[in-house]
Amino acid sequence: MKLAKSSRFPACPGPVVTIVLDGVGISPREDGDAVKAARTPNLDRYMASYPMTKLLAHGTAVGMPSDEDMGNSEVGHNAFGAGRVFAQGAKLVAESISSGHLWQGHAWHEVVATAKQGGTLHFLGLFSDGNVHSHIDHLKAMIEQAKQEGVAKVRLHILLDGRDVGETSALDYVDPFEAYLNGLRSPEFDVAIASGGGRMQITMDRYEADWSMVKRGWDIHVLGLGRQFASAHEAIETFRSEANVIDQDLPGFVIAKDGKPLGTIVDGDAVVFFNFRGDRAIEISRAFTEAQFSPFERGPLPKVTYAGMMQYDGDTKLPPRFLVEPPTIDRTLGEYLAKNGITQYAISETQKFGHVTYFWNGNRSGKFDEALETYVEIPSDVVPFEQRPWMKCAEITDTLIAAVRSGKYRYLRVNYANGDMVGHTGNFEAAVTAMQGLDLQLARLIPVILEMNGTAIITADHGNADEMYELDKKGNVTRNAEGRTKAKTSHTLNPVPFVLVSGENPGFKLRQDLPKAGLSNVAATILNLLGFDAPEDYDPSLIEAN
Ligand SMILES: O=C(O)[C@H](O)COP(=O)(O)O
Ligand SMILES: [Mn+2]
Ligand SMILES: [Mn+2]
Repeated sequence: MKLAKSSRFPACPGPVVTIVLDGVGISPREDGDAVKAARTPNLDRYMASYPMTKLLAHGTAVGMPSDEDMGNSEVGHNAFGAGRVFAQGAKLVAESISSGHLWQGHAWHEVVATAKQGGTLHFLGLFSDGNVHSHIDHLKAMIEQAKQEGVAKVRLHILLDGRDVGETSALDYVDPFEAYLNGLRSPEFDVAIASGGGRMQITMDRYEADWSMVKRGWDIHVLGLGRQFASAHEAIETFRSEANVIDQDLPGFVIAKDGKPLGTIVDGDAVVFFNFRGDRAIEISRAFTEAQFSPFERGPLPKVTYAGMMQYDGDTKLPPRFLVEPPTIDRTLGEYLAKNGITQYAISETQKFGHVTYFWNGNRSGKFDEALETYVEIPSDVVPFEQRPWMKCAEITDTLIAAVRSGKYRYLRVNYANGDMVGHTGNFEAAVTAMQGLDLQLARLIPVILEMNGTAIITADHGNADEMYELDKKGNVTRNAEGRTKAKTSHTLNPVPFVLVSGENPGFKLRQDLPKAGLSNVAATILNLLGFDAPEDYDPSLIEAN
């Protein structure tokens, strides 16, 4: 994995720093764009006075099945880190189902065999067609296959979305799904929703930001401990009438009949966690599979056959049993740099820490070289982010500035969570504040990078804060009965900025002949800035020598 010194690009004399503004895209429209509405004089100045282009950050450009699919942090950071586009989980699972490959694997056989020995087959995961963590069609295909293979009892534990899809769309999924289950049910096939709750309340925590979410999920799904309802529909309507929260924040619920939960998880059962994306799947998978486990009190661990849709962590091999092979993201930028003696530094706050480490390195939680790599996590607040839209951007910047000044690192990367995490709340004013807080940090950080003779790349992994209003099919802003705009909480399909901030006469310019450039073109660019030629099969660099 030796990198060749470039004959065209001299190594940047100072550090090269990639700044990922998570969820900050470039929208073609004005209304609902918190990025444009925010007063960001610094970002505006960098965009206007340094070489800038736009990068594709969604759809096939990042390995998603189609160009209707928005980008997300996983595919975006995978593309940054790998310098190439790999078919991603969403696509691999869909292909594995349509080819029938999934049903031929060991994992599926073991799951079905367990259920046919008298256990219940449980499916747990994010219940929408967002295609970021999961897709409801994958769930349906598995239920139908289980029925066909003679499984007698299936229970569903549904995590309501409202984050990758419309903020109050839960019933648009639940109601037709109940009708679908009615069509499948027979004397030989007993299938029902057993539990659920909003994805930001239960089960889907990430990067150990808040284990109490996973504990709440465990109690609901496994132990059947929680407020009881006759149906998911009733639970959703009741919670909505009691509190003004969007789907992702709905509390957990247990479906029960005569006071008895319909589907607790017990010895001899099989459990499939049907999300393909790993960040929010790791903690619950650990809870189901680790014999020694300290994050919360599980009670006696039920002996179940547990399978993930994919293997979520290539380093820890979690979970050991999985239905679809994850993409083999190899020879990443981080690995090349480590093998060529280049020092690296990665920093973010908890909510995005794994994005610049685990996702960046091709879904591996470890380092390539302990001695050459420093990873820093600034603990995130555990509050609704519309209440603290500045999040930890100032603290991250304090620490990063010290790292840049130390001169110890040749290559640094940072993710600022604000545009994305606040964008997901659907709160327009908070997203504007988030962007303004971020802008202040750029004004602190960039001058230090330039002072150290370094180069900064300002970019993003996908859009989010750039579209805060839900649009109808014709592209018009949707309004509720009182005439208020409806919030859009999900990512966007918009491109993202790529700004190259360096000192005078850097010796290179942006190429003009890459109209379809995307996030995967950034890695080769970074290697060139560090004075190396990129590996042959990396997507082309965005710069050329003067
Ligand atoms: O997990 C989430 O918060 C959303 O589904 C996607 O957001 P991210 O891809 O930016 O993490
Ligand atoms: Mn992101
Ligand atoms: Mn996001």
